[in-house]
Amino acid sequence: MSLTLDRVSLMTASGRLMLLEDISLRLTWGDRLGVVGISGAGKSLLLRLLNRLQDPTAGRILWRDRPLTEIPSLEVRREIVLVPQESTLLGMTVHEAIAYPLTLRGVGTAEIQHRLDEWCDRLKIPSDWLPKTELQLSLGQRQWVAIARALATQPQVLLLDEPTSALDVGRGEILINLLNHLTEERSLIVVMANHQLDQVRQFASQVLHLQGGRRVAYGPATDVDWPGLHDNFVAARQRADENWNLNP
Ligand SMILES: Nc1ncnc2c1ncn2[C@@H]1O[C@H](COP(=O)(O)OP(=O)(O)OP(=O)(O)O)[C@@H](O)[C@H]1O
Repeated sequence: MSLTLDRVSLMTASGRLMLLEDISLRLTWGDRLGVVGISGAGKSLLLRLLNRLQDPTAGRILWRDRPLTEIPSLEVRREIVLVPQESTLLGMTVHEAIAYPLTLRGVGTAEIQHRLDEWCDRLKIPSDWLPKTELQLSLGQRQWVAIARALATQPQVLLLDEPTSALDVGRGEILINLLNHLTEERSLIVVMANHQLDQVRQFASQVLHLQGGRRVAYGPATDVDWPGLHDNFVAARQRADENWNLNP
């Protein structure tokens, strides 16, 4: 069982700009891929391709040895679940938001309650959040509920786009520990885009470093030169800021 990117590229609709270029990688059960790169590197676009919100303009993505483009999008999204950077509860309460995707999947009432209890417990979601709507939650709390909603669907691949960006350090640690535990406990692949290198270091079994849509490095996390990567980020951010100042 694997998720494979085979020389995947993505161009803008005009065909003028290459957004992702020639990305290859292979993930199997238990893998935890950290996708790193400065802002604009292509991390979110990569997650969108994996969730079939967009299709590559060149190359192939294979899920369980089938081209993703040949699997109906709804089927893909039942197995490969994306938690976007800014999640919404679509006007529902926390309770409804977690239960709704399960109802759509035909999960029975007792099982829905069981999963709600399980994920609220594992993610330490207090019961007084359950009747609240997103207007009564902070950005970080909303992000947290979106993660619970995704996990309750029992995905086979979980795609997280900057899941800890609005969370305090404690919640970030709970999430990383939980993900590490889950990938060992059940058949799960996790792909997480994250700016925060210290968190990626605690989480990832593999690391993909993107810069300007290109793969700078990809391999086991144990091979990563973390201080070197940090310095690379600082330099890349400085170059991006200088460009920004020259071309405001
Ligand atoms: N539909 C589009 N048309 C043209 N350019 C796009 C499109 N979508 C994204 N881009 C550009 O592609 C680049 C990569 O965007 P992406 O959102 O994947 O970056 P990112 O690494 O996730 O950044 P961040 O960390 O800020 O979320 C950016 O320069 C963005 O402006």
